[in-house]
Amino acid sequence: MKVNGIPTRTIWSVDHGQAIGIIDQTKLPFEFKKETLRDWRQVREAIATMKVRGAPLIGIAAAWAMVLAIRDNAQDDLIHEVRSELIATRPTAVNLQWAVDHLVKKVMPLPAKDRLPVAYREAEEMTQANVLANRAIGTHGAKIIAELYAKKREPVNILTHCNAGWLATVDYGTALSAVYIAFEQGIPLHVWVDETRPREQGLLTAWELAGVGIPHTVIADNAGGHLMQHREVDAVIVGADRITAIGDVANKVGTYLKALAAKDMDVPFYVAAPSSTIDWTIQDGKHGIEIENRSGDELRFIRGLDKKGHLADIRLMDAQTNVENPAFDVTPARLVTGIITERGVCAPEFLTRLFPEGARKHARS
Ligand SMILES: CSC[C@@H](O)[C@@H](O)C(=O)COP(=O)(O)O
Repeated sequence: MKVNGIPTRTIWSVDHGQAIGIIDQTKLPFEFKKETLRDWRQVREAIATMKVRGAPLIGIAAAWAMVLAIRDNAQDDLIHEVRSELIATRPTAVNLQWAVDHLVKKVMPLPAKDRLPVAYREAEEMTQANVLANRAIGTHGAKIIAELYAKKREPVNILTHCNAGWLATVDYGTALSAVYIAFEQGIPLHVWVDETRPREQGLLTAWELAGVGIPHTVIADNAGGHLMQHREVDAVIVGADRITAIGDVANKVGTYLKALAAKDMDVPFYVAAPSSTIDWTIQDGKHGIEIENRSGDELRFIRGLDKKGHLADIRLMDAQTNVENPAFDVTPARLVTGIITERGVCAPEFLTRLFPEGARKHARS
């Protein structure tokens, strides 16, 4: 994708895999700053501190971290150690584990001296494949938006939570890919953007949508139910960090509440994600998916601009106040209308039909 002629890429290889380039998303939407990471530990840090974020993007970033680690030391024990350290950074998004394991599986059978070029090639391929998958997700999702428009003949109101746009992937995004492609096709639409406390990923969504001129409105996280009751939402489309074999969905905390309200009001609730987000080894999301608990400081402070226009963390409560900060929640499959993947859209119970190879993995697990 391009915005004002500039490619919307979130990650790129520098000097043929000697380093990787990223956008520091902790500074957005206020400052657009690129950064070059030259060592796998810097990439691990960028994932942990959410300079790069979004399930598909952290998977690809972790794959590039493996390339940098193998460049420095391609021995078995080092590869296993780096693998574990990377996976531990963000435990809910399965794309991270998927990407690292895919790469490790390809290089381990080779002698250490031959591992680097293969690791590099695999990371490149996964990066390109993510772009193609997201574009395909967008094409399938745009059909849903087109159908809503055909019924309504007025701008379609989509509600989204968190940021599942190009910033959360290599390009295009997942939920927002559908919005971008529908908009490209000339379908009139408007997006309700959940603010997404505590890290305000909704502001990234608003920034992305503003970049291409898509009408949107930021709302407090608690406003969605009210808007649905008053028929102001035609569909909810969100991304996912992990989907189980039966279609339970882990996504940014607050997603479950939106799904409950959507069910009550008969608003279709869609989840857009590439197949690398499906964890075929798990059925029950509520018990099987580890939910990342992040630092309480994410609640105690809020980031914004101070009166002088400098980026600052403003304290909202003192250090003694008890806080709990689960970063994700699980929406049960029964609340999900459809899952939009690169292969098409299906009801959660038909995921295994859309991905027979996943069904085989599920049977073996
Ligand atoms: C295409 S991104 C889908 C999800 O990863 C997204 O909705 C989300 O929950 C991101 O969480 P984050 O904590 O910002 O990495």
